[in-house]
Amino acid sequence: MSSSSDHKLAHIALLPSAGMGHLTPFFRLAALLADNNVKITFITPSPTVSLAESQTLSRFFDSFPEISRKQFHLLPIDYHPSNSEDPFYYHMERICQSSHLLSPLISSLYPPLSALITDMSLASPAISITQALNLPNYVFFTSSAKMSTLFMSFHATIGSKATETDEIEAIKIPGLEAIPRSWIPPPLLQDAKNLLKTYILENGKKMAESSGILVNTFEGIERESLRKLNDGEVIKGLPPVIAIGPLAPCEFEKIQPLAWLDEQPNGSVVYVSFGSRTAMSREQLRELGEGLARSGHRFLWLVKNKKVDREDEEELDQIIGSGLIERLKEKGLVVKYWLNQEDILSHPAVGGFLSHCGWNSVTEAIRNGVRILAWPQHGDQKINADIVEKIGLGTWEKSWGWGEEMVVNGTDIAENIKKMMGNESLRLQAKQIREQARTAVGIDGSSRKALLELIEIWQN
Ligand SMILES: O=c1ccn([C@@H]2O[C@H](COP(=O)(O)OP(=O)(O)O[C@H]3O[C@H](CO)[C@@H](O)[C@H](O)[C@H]3O)[C@@H](O)[C@H]2O)c(=O)[nH]1
Repeated sequence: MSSSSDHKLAHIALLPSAGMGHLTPFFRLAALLADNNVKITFITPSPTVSLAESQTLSRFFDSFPEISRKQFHLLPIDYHPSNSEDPFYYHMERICQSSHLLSPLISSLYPPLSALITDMSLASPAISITQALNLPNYVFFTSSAKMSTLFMSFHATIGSKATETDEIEAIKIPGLEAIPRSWIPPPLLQDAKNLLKTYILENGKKMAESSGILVNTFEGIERESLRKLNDGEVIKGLPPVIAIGPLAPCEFEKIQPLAWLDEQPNGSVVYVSFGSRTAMSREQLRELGEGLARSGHRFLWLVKNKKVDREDEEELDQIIGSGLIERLKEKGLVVKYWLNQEDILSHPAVGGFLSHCGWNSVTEAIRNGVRILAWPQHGDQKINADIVEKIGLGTWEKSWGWGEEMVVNGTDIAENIKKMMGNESLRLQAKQIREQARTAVGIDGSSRKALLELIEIWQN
């Protein structure tokens, strides 16, 4: 039932896509908007790929009864992925193929929407639908602003050169320094179309027709990229690119405190995690275990053996080997289940983060002032690692390549962990960047002001 006061509020629907890396920032944005008196409808494509998504969705709606849930039932898909294709990209494709169902769904919402906010991976179908409905459409880009420049320029740069990609050494994006070939996800350099390539080509191009692009970043770390995007130096005629981050985690994300961390000295623990959907080979996991054991540091290691959590069934000693597991127990804790990363990064015992540089992990490390040893695995992660290195938040050993490209040996990993944990200037810089992040989202901060201005536009 609606009350007359509903009509004074902006009513925004949010449409996330697949995977925790995309869903989590949508939760956080929804919570922030609801906290600022915006009426929210959260559209949930179902089913989800991972258990983590469905479990977190339940907890999210339990915690925010004022946020309406609208289920978006996905159709079976007319596409057969190759074995190498990522189940999360495949699911995004399924959402796209069901997108004609969105039009009646959106039209049925009451009060009528002020705007729709869509994940970048759904920009192309969603913007076509909202254009037909004459409804403003904002894209929420869940990675860095720098990555958005590659995403949106791709169709006009290497994406347009079907057969010559072998000759490309670097992508020159107007206004930005060249992006080396080795930083570009390999599927984007293949001649044949694949899901990642198609998704960037189509969505990146269409984003220019949106009403605005929201990015979970802030001026302090990406001032130049944001300025150039907004000055038309990257692409002419883009809608406003608005930095609204770093978004804060919600209370409901907390799971349980980890007693083990309480027993460790301040700043002594290296936290090791590669996000929600990166599986390492068994061989690489064992080398990583060796590296942690040899580093001499305490550590908390979240192991993932399969991309999709539902399939991750093997026991730790089968994966890592019981001998190594015993050695690792001397200094660290190894777990193979979902822990809330924010609980870990905010714990005073944590002094460094060995991370794949998924953008949520980077922004969470920033919010908590934790330095990073970057080990990008796929996708946007080398672009993000470059930001981490440039702002002085962390180090990046570029010779390690992409995940699965090679097996990095334990001795190398140990050396790099020691370097990162011994680097005092990174530690201090991480604390400074944390303060800049707090300022950006605090009263009169750039991200906060930008969000409030947007809400005012929606209300009018
Ligand atoms: O045990 C875990 C594992 C993950 N997380 C959380 O899950 C999210 C993971 O996101 P992210 O760090 O961005 O990594 P991915 O899951 O790999 O995210 C995907 O989506 C990101 C945003 O678009 C991209 O930057 C990444 O490259 C892409 O792989 C973060 O909020 C973490 O805090 C936990 O809380 N506990």
